[in-house]
Amino acid sequence: MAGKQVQVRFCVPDLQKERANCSFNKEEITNIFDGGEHNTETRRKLQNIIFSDPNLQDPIPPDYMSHEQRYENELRKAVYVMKKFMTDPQLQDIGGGPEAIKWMYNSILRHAIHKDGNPLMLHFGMFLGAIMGQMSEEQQAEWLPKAMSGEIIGTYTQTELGHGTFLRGLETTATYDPVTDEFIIHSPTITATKWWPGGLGKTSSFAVVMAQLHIRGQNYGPHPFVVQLREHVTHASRPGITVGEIGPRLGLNSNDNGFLRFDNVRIPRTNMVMKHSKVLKDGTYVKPKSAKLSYGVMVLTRVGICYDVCWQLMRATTIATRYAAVRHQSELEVGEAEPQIIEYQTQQYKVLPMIASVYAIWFAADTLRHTYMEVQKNINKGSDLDLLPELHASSCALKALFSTDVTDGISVMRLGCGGHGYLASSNLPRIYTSTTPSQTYEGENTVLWLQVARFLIKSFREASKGGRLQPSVAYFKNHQTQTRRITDLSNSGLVSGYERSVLSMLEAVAKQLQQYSEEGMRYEHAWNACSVRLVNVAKVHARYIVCDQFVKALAKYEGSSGVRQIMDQLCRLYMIYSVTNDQGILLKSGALTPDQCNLLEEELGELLAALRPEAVNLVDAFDLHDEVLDSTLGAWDGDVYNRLYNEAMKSPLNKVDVPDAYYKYLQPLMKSNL
Ligand SMILES: CCCCCCCCCCCCCCCCCCCCCC(=O)SCCNC(=O)CCNC(=O)[C@H](O)C(C)(C)COP(=O)(O)OP(=O)(O)OC[C@H]1O[C@@H](n2cnc3c(N)ncnc32)[C@H](O)[C@@H]1OP(=O)(O)O
Ligand SMILES: Cc1cc2nc3c(=O)[nH]c(=O)nc-3n(C[C@H](O)[C@H](O)[C@H](O)COP(=O)(O)OP(=O)(O)OC[C@H]3O[C@@H](n4cnc5c(N)ncnc54)[C@H](O)[C@@H]3O)c2cc1C
Repeated sequence: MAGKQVQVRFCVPDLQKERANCSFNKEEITNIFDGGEHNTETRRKLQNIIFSDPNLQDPIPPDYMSHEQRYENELRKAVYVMKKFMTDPQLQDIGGGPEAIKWMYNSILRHAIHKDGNPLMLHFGMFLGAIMGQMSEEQQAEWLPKAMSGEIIGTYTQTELGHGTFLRGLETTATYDPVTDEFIIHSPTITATKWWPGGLGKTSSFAVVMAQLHIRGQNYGPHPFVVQLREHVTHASRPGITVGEIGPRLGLNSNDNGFLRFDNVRIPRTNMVMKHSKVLKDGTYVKPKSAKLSYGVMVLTRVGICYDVCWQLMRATTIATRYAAVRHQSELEVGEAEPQIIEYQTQQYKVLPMIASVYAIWFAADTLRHTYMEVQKNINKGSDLDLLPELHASSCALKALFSTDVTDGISVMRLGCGGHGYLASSNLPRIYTSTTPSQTYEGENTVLWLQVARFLIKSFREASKGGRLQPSVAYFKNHQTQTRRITDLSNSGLVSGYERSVLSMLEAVAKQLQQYSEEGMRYEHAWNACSVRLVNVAKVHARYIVCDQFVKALAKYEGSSGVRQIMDQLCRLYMIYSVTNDQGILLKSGALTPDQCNLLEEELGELLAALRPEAVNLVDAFDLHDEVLDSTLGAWDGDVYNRLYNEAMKSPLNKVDVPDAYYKYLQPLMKSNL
């Protein structure tokens, strides 16, 4: 036959049936999540290169490796990728070398190469982030080429044994010595020991170190400094530096998270990271436009985490949905063949809202990314920083919401796969353990919710005075004249229900704060006494943002009618799933009535049935390569049972019929009881 060759791929009959009738163009959805057709092409090209390279395969499944072997294996692959990408002529058309590496580590492919963390993750994420976002142009010219080429490897060291959340409480000091034009970096106490940074233990030769800046006895607060930790070539830790790894963790065990102590280590003054604040040779301190600009790397990483957890949810939903179409269990009707488990409404309720969540997260993350870029542009132009509070509050809200939703969602996907979901070979355990720390790192979630609440209360008071409001709280305007009850249950009606609930909750908590103050309680204590309520209102506001963004993204969508229709259904599902989960809140605020909640629950059941036939097509449209899924239950062909069996054969315990441990322990026991 002349013309284009169509590759026929094997898949089990259940999946063939699911894929036979698809009502929408899958490629169009793939392009949405890649950020356009061109990016889809680039990603596929990159994955063809990396997945066909035997050097990027693991010699044995990492679960059977020791702690040291895992670290060595991931470091080997990370360095191989750097070298390969620097020289491979196939990569020149995507910018070649460093650009291609950055591209890959800023995509879902990062999870395919590294199974349990990457010792260079902090180098590519926060170390480069600090250089590009926090250094002056001259400093960037010095440091960026070295970091990009791998001449130096760095990390971001902020957290200490004694303090992670409370940055103002950090104890590491950077004291300026005008005589030598140097800073002296010192860890005065055991609790000042830097603790946790990824890649710090054995990998990094440099670090951005957050330390309290002292000049002539005055403390100017935490600032970033670049410090060399290890010698060039020998990699031995430098004089005055004590550095090592902190030991096994719940997940990400190949990241060599480390500890670090300084004993009066001297660095040149110009190693202070000086885009925003500066120290001049005579010891003059030049203030930044906002004291919080030195927290910028954290804000960038919070935006990145929103995307990162979304990729993890794509992986987990793809695995659980395909498995649900292949797995048959129990009976719907007595005597009939066992149905695919996806026929059970409760199973649909596990997977379909999580597929819808992928879209919801994606659209909200995209808006957040644009806000980030806008603020960054303004900072670089030297214009005003009006949008900084908005960016801070939204990045805290979405990082906290998505890391929680996705961690919980992955857990539901595992439960949805029954016993097999508990197996390492399903990959669900590792997807879970590498996602759950996102609830803690880059700002512990409760702490971030309280930052959001602070912004909400401030904005609420501003609204009461008729003051200016930031975009995400523009709906606070006119709140005093609004009735609480919504009358229409359309998507925009439900968004409005969330708005009214936030306002009602804020009104109540603001009143309680006021009452405590009037009773003579200091504001900080009143705040603490209301903090459970404050966290709750912050969560509802975050859900409002995501619902609102989903509806707005669809209103702007200009693609085909098939994709439009399926996305409308997914959006509706997300809205009703969220509202019915939050119905206690919406009922209490008076936004909804019990009858309206019943109507929504009925519609939820109808939507699950309507979307059920497209479930597999929807996850296929994420276009995740089998290497990205790395799962016996989620592979494209659905050949679940053969894969499970073959993976079990790889257990080292199966190398021999009777293991040595039997002769050492069991045989003597069994013999003595014969
Ligand atoms: C476009 C790009 C996107 C790309 C997209 C492409 C996709 C790319 C995907 C690539 C993969 C992704 C990577 C995944 C892997 C990640 C690995 C990560 C490893 C983990 C690393 C770490 O884990 S690293 C350590 C993190 N450690 C924290 O996270 C400490 C939390 N702790 C605090 O962050 C502060 O301690 C805390 C609480 C604020 C109080 O700070 P504080 O006490 O100084 O401040 P106060 O509370 O007194 O607040 C005073 C006023 O400052 C305001 N404000 C406070 N912060 C502000 C701020 N940042 N910006 C503006 N304003 C701010 C506030 O709103 C108040 O404003 P106002 O007065 O007007 O109300
Ligand atoms: C896998 C992983 C990787 C990490 N990588 C890095 C890294 O590369 N670089 C780095 O610098 N750090 C890193 N960290 C550290 C991380 O950023 C901190 O653990 C995090 O910011 C939380 O701080 P903490 O551990 O001090 O927790 P704490 O602040 O001690 O939190 C403990 C409890 O106290 C509560 N709490 C604390 N303050 C308040 C408050 N004001 N109001 C109400 N409740 C409060 C919290 O909600 C929480 O329940 C990493 C951590 C992990 C787990």
